[in-house]
Amino acid sequence: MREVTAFAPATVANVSCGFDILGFAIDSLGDKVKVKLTEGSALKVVEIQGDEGKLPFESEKNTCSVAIQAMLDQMDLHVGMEISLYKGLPLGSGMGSSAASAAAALVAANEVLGKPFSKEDLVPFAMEAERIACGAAHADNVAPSILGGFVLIRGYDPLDVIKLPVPDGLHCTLLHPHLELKTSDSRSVLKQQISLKDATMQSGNIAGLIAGLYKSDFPLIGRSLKDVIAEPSRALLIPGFYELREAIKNVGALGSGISGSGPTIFILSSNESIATKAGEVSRKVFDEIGLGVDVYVSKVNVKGAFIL
Ligand SMILES: Nc1ncnc2c1ncn2[C@@H]1O[C@H](COP(=O)(O)OP(=O)(O)OP(=O)(O)O)[C@@H](O)[C@H]1O
Ligand SMILES: N[C@@H](CCO)C(=O)O
Repeated sequence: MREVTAFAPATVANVSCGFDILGFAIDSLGDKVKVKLTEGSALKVVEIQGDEGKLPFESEKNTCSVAIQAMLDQMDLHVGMEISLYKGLPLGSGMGSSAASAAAALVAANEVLGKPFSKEDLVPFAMEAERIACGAAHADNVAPSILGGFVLIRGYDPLDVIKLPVPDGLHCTLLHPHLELKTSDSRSVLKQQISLKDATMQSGNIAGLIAGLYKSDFPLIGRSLKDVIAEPSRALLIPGFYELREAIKNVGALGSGISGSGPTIFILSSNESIATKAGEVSRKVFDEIGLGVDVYVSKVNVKGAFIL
């Protein structure tokens, strides 16, 4: 029976002002999933590596099998598959860990079935996995993990996903503090209503960020990285968040924000040298507060998930 392995990258969701509607993919970090067609009609998660034994093997709980089942349901197809997951992302990190598993699983399963779907068509199936893992079927991790680059979710009903341009030179620094923050918990602290003033400000910044991407206008991108919806509540859960924001101003970074639901912080810069310096000054902030941190510097991954 055919066997295929796929890789899907880490992602930064929200991108500050784009709560639930913007995300981009990161180079090199991600999950791998192997899918093997078998006899029968059951989906079985047979192997999980890199999760310290924390993730479920139950097919109704693992985002790999939940996503593939959503695809098979759409096809009204009953086939057996063995699924092996190789986690390359920390759990509850803000780097789209659950999304990367679902994205890699779908790309591999789509391949073994003869590619009945386009990559864009796989996004809704991955959203069903996010519903299970995060309590919400948001697309701002799974869409960029599958498609690559910067992605706007213009609408959810019906789903309307738009790929955005990536300015040459744009780099991302990720700071993953050594603490876990589950997406479901991080969503639970969000206010459910915002003022007209905040809605106006958020709309302007989303439009400004997207315009900055199209114009390759780095100062415009930088001044648009402001979030009045999620950051005010979630930054309180991330030690060093505001100290880091001040520290990176001295190295010329464009701006910072919470990656997804956190605790990872992302910093955007116009070149690799600044992104690296931003990582260095950020590490000092965490050293001063006594919190371990992993630092990653990456270009934006424009390829998305792919077959290995
Ligand atoms: N393959 C998987 N199957 C089931 N649950 C998973 C899988 N991978 C991660 N999770 C769980 O999903 C939940 C949401 O986590 P996730 O790790 O995606 O948050 P995250 O990395 O902070 O991402 P983000 O905040 O960007 O969505 C966590 O409890 C995590 O352990
Ligand atoms: N938009 C989601 C992203 C989670 O990665 C949230 O902020 O909860």
